[in-house]
Amino acid sequence: MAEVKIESVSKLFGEVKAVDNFTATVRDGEFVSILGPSGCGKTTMLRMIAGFEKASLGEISIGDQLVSSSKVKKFLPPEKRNIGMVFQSYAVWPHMSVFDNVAYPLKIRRVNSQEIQEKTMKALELVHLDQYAQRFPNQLSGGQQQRVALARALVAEPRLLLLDEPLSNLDAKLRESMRFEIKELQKKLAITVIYVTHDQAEAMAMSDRIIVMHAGVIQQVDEPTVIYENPANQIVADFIGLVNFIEADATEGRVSLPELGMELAYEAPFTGKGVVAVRPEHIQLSSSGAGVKGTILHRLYLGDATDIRVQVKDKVLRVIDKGNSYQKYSEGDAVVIDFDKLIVFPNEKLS
Ligand SMILES: Nc1ncnc2c1ncn2[C@@H]1O[C@H](COP(=O)(O)OP(=O)(O)OP(=O)(O)O)[C@@H](O)[C@H]1O
Repeated sequence: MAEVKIESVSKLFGEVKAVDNFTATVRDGEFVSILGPSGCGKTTMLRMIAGFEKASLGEISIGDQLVSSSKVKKFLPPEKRNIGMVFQSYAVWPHMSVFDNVAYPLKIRRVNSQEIQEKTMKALELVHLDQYAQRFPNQLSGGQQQRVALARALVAEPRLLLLDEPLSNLDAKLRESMRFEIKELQKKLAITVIYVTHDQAEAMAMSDRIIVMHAGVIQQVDEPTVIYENPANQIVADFIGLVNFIEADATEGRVSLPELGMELAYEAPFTGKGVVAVRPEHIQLSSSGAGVKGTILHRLYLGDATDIRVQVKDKVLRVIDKGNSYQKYSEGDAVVIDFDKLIVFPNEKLS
């Protein structure tokens, strides 16, 4: 178990700044996800923690040990960092039995054979594969193969577990059940985990905290509920969950939305032009009453909710309604809209 301290870390690949001034601390025993779109630098950051990539600038410490520093020119190779890793591809060796796959990290450390036997079986029990020890990977399902990779990452009792999209090759159902398994395992072992994903549902479900990245730069570090309810900026609001963006003009105590012909009492943290973000589940529809009027364009039945597009002047808003909207409204019906909750951001450039 260990705390991971990352201070002002940057990584340049020629002209490309893959990671730009990344600073974060992952606490001992914490499960932290690095979340962001493809190419935002998540894997590069993880590979620098593991030691497969050297940081151009900055420092990384694991526990009390400085493992990488551009200042004092220190760089500890991966095998000296005592880290377990699981990647996207299962990376289990097809010519080795499940037992030998999991035992491998102990064998290269020249651990004695009795200890290898005990520790390997213990790791296989942890991932519920002890009865499969003598099978070969091609006799296992995708989920079981990924559990072999997990057991192999844990067998040497690492102080830190790094996971890079470990579930992305699995089908949706298996992915969900593996989320629980990984989380349970992490709690049981009280191990520090850094988990890289572009899947927000995965990050939300498993993490104590999420680091949201965009174009190499950290946008927000917070608990999942805070990231969803109070995104730090437009980029985070857009990436996490669904959102309607509406042009806004903030004055003291009021926000006007010219695109909708709407004005709201709202104390924005700035005055001037900005953008209002409203989640689809925070828009209420009613068939009558005072307020801004719209027309139902489309509605899709989702079983537990209805996904609706409402035309308001020239703008189309997305609404997710958990009530009986599908029966209540038809396409072309007039509705009145209201917002339960909104966030106002100052104008910023979205890249
Ligand atoms: N070895 C390399 N040489 C040059 N550029 C690289 C190298 N590795 C990564 N990059 C670039 O650095 C940026 C970040 O890549 P990285 O793989 O870290 O992103 P990511 O967020 O993990 O994306 P994905 O989810 O697609 O894996 C990208 O622009 C990528 O093209």
